[in-house]
Amino acid sequence: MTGLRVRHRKTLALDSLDLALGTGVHGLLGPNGAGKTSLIRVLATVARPDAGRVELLGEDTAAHRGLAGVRRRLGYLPQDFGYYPGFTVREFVAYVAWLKEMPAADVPAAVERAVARVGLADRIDAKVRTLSGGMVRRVGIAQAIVNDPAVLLLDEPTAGLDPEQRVEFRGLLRELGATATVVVSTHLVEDVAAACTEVTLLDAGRIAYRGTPQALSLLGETSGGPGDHPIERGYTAALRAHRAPGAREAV
Ligand SMILES: Nc1ncnc2c1ncn2[C@@H]1O[C@H](COP(=O)(O)OP(=O)(O)OP(=O)(O)O)[C@@H](O)[C@H]1O
Repeated sequence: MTGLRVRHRKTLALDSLDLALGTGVHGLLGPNGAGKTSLIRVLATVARPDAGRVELLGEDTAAHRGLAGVRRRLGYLPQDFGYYPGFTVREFVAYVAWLKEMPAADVPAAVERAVARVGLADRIDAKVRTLSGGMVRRVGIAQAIVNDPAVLLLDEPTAGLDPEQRVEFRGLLRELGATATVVVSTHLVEDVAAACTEVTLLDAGRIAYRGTPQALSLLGETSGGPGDHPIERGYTAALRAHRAPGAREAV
């Protein structure tokens, strides 16, 4: 994407963003209001930018031709994902597969595989309303991956997951990132350190830092910013450097 700008009334949520994302797991970090959700919504083609150009899977998202094909190859877990509480897990994930126009014959096996990958095989015929918050989040991840997406967008996927599930989920992310472009927004630095190949740190709609989790940890070690984890120290150090008077965008 180039020159991407998103405005919500008077707030500039994304300010002339240039970013290229390839295969791998991209961690999107940043303080509340930095623009992470705004960016993910544009990539998911549910929001249109006010300016700039976004190319997804070789298609310009401003051109309607080709957009349906792009959406079939996307997976998206919104921050607040809407679901039908009366559906079973199987019915809900199958419904999303149908929305993505997957071939009907492929749906049953794809649903079972996606549900198993998020560790809910034993609850596949339970109604979504009977599940815990963390389990519902996992249903959200299952619906996002049911079509084996080429671009997977996950807005705070680990919120509400217990530690064991988070560890499992990071393994799944690494697996998915081997062949797909995965974008994960999170406030949990452990997820970034363990699962991401690259980190993009946003601050007030601009890129404050881009690099590997290892490089961000190293920055934390050398700059001595506050934090309990090397990458947390890197996060605060990068934000401070970006906010320092006269600092230029370090991309
Ligand atoms: N619908 C809206 N109406 C008005 N302002 C909005 C709207 N959505 C987002 N904003 C503003 O745009 C900016 C970016 O918000 P966004 O939700 O993208 O940030 P975020 O990095 O995802 O934050 P968080 O970590 O809290 O989820 C914020 O200043 C927010 O207040």
